[in-house]
Formats: sequence, structure tokens, C-alpha cells
Amino acid sequence: MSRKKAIKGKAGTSSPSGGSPTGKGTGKAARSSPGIVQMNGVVHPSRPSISNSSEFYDIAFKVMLVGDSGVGKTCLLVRFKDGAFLAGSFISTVGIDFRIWDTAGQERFRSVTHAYYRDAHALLLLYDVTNKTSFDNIQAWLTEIHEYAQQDVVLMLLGNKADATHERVVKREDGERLAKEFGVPYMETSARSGLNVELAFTAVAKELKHRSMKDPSEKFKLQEYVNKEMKSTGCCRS
Ligand SMILES: Nc1nc2c(ncn2[C@@H]2O[C@H](COP(=O)(O)OP(=O)(O)OP(=O)(O)O)[C@@H](O)[C@H]2O)c(=O)[nH]1
Ligand SMILES: [Mg+2]
Repeated sequence: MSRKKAIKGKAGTSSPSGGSPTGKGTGKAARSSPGIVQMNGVVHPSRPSISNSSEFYDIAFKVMLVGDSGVGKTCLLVRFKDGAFLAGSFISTVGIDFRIWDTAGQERFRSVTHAYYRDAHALLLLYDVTNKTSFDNIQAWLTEIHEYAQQDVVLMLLGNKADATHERVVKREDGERLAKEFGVPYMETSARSGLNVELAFTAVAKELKHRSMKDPSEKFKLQEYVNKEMKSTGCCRS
């Protein structure tokens, strides 16, 4: 059996309580529509999308995007989906099926979000580089993650909206420092320009695949991979 023949990915986005885990919100994003978005990346485009079924897949992962309301979780996911349809290596092998549950982020959905944490294999934790509050709330998000997510969940911190240079209030160095402090891989992204979007998902997928191998000959180092890939494409350090 080839474990490589197919990888099924599920992704969801979440911002419980319509903002931060502290309930403070970001201030910047007045609207609170933290939908839970589920995406099934289905290999074999000739097959119809198969939701809630893993019979065709050797490996199935669930990935969640979390962070304050308005940091760009939905945009990042949509950007990735479009990239996946357009970009080289994915185009011939991956079809994407989206199901969107727009939960509006009300308090009463918090328990739903917590249930998702428990099942998540990977979490992309986003803040918005133009929104200091969303950055300050990262620690609270990490507390929530430690409380509800699996202990060995793959976690990556993303500073999104890196394209918005004029509005930027959180420096890349600040993100790096925070990530180091908590031992979490980190990079900046932009759903608008596409900066590092595919890399973020690919890095997480590679880490998950590595972990799922029965006999991992060497440990996959997510941050090193990300740094190498950013350098080799000559992109995106600021
Ligand atoms: N400049 C810039 N704007 C972005 C980027 N990503 C998202 N936005 C904008 O930020 C706003 C919020 O984006 P969403 O993706 O809806 O945010 P969200 O995190 O899903 O928010 P909730 O669903 O409320 O939790 C939108 O107006 C987007 O256009 C980005 O990379 N760059
Ligand atoms: Mg959203």
C-alpha cells in the first residue's frame, strides 16, 4: 500500500466568540463572522468530491485556522484554494471541495470550536500585522490551544496582511520573537498578494506526512523548511 498515493486534507477557520479568546476582539474588525470552513482536498480529480469519507485515502488530516476576527483566515483559505487550482504541482492531483458553515462567531458556538480543536491535527494561528490587538491576543489563543488541542498538534504562527506595508504596526521581528518564545514556527503571509500562502499549507502538510510515517528516518524541521523555501524562492522576508 502506498501511503503517498493520496492525502486528504480538511481545513477549517475559526475565531471563537467573534474575536479573540479573551473576548476582547480586535477592535479593527467590527464585523464578527467567524465561519467554520471545512475544505476537503481530494486527490484524483476525476472522482467526485467525497465528504466525510476516507475510504480512498491513506492519510487524512484536519487543519484549522484560528485567530481574531478579521485577521484574514477565510481569505487565506480561499487564496490557498485558488492557488491550489492554479499552481503547478497541485493542479493535476488535487480537487477542492469547500463546505462553509458560517457560525457567526457567537459565544454559543464556542463549544463547537473547542470540539474542532480536539480533532485538529494542525493549527494555523493568525494575527494581522496591521492590528496590534490581534498580535497581543496570540498568547491567549495559545493558552486556549494548549487547553483544547491535542498535545502534539502541529502549530504555526502566521502574521497575515504582510502586503499592507503602510498600515503595518507589528514588525516581523516582533512576530519572530514571540514565535521563538513559544517555540512555534512562524512566517508572514498575505492572502491578498499570495505571499507564502501555499508554503504555509505545504509546510504543515509535510510535517504531518512526516509524522505519519511509521519509520521516520529523520525529523522534519518545519521552521528550517520554511526558511529554506523562502530563501530559495528569493521571497518574502518583509
Ligand atoms: N491587505 C490585506 N487584507 C486582507 C488580507 N487578508 C484578509 N484581508 C482583509 O481582512 C478582512 C477580514 O478578512 P477575513 O478573511 O474575512 O477574516 P477572518 O479572519 O476570516 O474573520 P472572521 O471570519 O470574522 O473570523 C477582509 O476585509 C479582507 O479583505 C491580506 O492578506 N491583506
Ligand atoms: Mg472568516
